[in-house]
Amino acid sequence: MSLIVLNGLSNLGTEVSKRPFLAGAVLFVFGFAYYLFTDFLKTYVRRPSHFVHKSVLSGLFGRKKFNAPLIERRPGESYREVLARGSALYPDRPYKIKHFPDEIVILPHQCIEDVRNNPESTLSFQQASYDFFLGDFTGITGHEKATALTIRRDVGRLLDSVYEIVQDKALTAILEEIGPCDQPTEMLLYPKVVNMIIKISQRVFVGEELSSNPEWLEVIRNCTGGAFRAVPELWEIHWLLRPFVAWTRMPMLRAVRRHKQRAKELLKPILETRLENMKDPSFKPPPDLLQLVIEGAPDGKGRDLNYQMEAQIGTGRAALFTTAATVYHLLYDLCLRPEYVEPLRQEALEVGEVMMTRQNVAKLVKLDSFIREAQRFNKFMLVGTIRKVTKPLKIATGDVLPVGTMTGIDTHFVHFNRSPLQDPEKFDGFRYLDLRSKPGNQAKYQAVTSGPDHLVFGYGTQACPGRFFAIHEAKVVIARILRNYEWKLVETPKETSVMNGLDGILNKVDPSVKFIFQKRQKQE
Ligand code: HEM
Repeated sequence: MSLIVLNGLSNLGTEVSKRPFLAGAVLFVFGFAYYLFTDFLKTYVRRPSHFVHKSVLSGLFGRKKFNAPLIERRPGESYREVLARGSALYPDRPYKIKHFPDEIVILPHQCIEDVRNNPESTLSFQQASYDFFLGDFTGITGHEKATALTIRRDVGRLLDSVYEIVQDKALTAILEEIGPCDQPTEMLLYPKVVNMIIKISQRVFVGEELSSNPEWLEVIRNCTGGAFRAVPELWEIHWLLRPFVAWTRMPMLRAVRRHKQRAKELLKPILETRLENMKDPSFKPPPDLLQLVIEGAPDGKGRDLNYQMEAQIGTGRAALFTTAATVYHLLYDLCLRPEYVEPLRQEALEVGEVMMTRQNVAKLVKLDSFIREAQRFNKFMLVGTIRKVTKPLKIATGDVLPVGTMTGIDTHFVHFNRSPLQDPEKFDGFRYLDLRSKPGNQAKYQAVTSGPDHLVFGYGTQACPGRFFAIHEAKVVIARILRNYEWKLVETPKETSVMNGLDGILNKVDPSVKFIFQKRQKQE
């Protein structure tokens, strides 16, 4: 057989050498095939090496599944209703819902300590979100373990050195985006809040020069937006066809690759200058994420351009729309509940025109309480604390979850049905202020405090490491807006939350809400 093939090839070789046109055609065909093949391969993002191996066989034949009741989605039913039905039927035992990537096991509340106590190596957030957000194609949370560790360990510390920077940048970003508004000014607020947050956070992540470059901001915005936009579309495609659809029908993913390339070009001189400056023993590195990654990544990887670029894009992705959507819903919530505006404004005015340090921001206790309560009502995902089982795991109900099981907790059920709060269904913006005023409670119930009854930032060892930064940023922005502007909605709101829309179990922001802003007549 091999002899026949060899013979055939050598005959073709002789033919080709006799006819130059044929030779050209063969070269073109092979070259084009090679181009297509390498272009196709670019569709795949490199899977982090420490992730559980994904086999084609398990795709074809399925893997061992956890045995629990399945709550089928009825025609026309939303996942909000599916979960309400499931959690009412099985409040104390696990049940399953059908949702990408396959099935999600909804754990009952008594398993929350399993979520808290199990580390990334047993019950992995990174691997769950990588699968859920199709990291193979979108790159979402496909970061190195080390990057998450660096952020977890150092971003809190970084905050202590960047108060002035956050304040200055917030001031200019708000003015640039919302504008002076001497007259009532109608605007679509969401893109403006995204721009504000991107300007502030990128100033802290990459420093003055790069964060002032509109092209860099565009790159960060598009890498985040493009990747997330692709997710619900790819969910609908059969897994065998998905690589081809991602390759041929997803211009936003192609754009993400282009933007990453551009990000590298823009980052290169900044990183090189920083590394060069660091050779001087008297050089004082500025407080930014770039420096944290240079110093914090193991084996000097933070000095590598590709590693830095991935770390910056990954962090930007985790930080951008989450914080922007939070600030946006807070401004919307204040329109829905105008009785909170004056007390919050008074508090911001009493703190005065001072540097927003940790101590001064800590004085905004009413705002902190309002933010925590508003976040309890505004969800990013109906199913929170998503995790993937990476070692067989016995949970509080006595069940054993097999490797590969995707788990999560029904956030609404936890925040409302199993809540220890009084009248949890009622929005009470200052309820945490009251709770904190009780002896021994001063440090509890803060917006950044996650707990078994408050899953806004997840829970346990894998809870959001950026929450201290996000809440600080949100408070600085909201306090400044309260001091300087009046605002209202153009139309009577139809929704109790501006994040009520759904893509599967993902909540969506409604960017189409129009606001009217006007400069506040200062009386103080
Ligand atoms: C209001 C804004 C934010 C919200 C609501 C939010 C929410 C979350 C949630 C729910 C998780 C999953 C935790 C779990 O399941 O236990 C998470 C993880 C994460 N967040 Fe945030 N986040 C916000 C802002 C930020 C910011 C500003 C940063 C970066 C400075 C950040 C960095 C991260 C990272 C790196 C992870 C992954 C942690 C890991 O892989 O172990 N987040 N976030």
